[in-house]
Amino acid sequence: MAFISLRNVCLDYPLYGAYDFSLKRRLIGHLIREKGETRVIRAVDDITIMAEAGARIGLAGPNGSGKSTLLRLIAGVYPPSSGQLSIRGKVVPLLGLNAGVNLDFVAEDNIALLLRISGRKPTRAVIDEIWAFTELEARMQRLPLRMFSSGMLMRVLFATATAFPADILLLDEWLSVVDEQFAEKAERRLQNLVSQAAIVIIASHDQPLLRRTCTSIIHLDHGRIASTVTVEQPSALPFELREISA
Ligand SMILES: Nc1ncnc2c1ncn2[C@@H]1O[C@H](COP(=O)(O)OP(=O)(O)OP(=O)(O)O)[C@@H](O)[C@H]1O
Repeated sequence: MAFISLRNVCLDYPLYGAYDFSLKRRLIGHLIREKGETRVIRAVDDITIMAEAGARIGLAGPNGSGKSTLLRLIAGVYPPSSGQLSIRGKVVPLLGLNAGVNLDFVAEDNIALLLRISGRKPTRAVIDEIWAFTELEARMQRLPLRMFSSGMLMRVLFATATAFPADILLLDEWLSVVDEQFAEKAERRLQNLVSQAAIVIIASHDQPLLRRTCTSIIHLDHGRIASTVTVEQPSALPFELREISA
């Protein structure tokens, strides 16, 4: 059974390049320890969240409040700086789609690579199914991704990321997917994935979208939970994931 447990989790980003690293400064720095010097940004601050199968959690909050970082923690992109994090279930993160991609590799090698990263076997049949979803010309499979337009690239990455069902689905904003015809198709595929997933977490600035799709909405502020709102009656309508961009 899928579950997510975060107990007092914090994540600090190191602040590279934000200081004066000159030789003089370093030598003096050894002699004079400056008090209160911060070398990190605490992006997630003492977060405790428990979620079981059936949970549909919305993450809301202003720019920089820690929504994306929290999703990346749950996806395992970053380890927590402190606190305990425990996840059970296959996580499919639809965050920045091009993580793990090498633009110099041909399209089908990238698909195989992404499948391996997510623990799937890249069989010919699986790659062909993914390629068919993109509706791109067959010859393009053997071209480096560097030669693809941004819309074409998005098709390949989206088709690959959504090829398998998830126990835990993480969505960071709705992906602005190219032309209308593909956007509709992508939305149907995503709705299918959402309805099959045991736990879904969506970070968004679109409050109506969160109220339509979530059982609870967590409001973040400066990396902390400012409030948690239980949504009374999640809509009986199918998920409508089209989102107004921030
Ligand atoms: N790679 C990074 N290195 C250093 N600091 C970062 C990094 N990524 C994010 N931050 C900082 O962490 C904090 C939280 O950022 P995060 O992207 O998680 O916020 P967000 O709520 O998703 O914002 P938005 O709504 O704008 O997408 C911000 O202060 C941001 O400047």
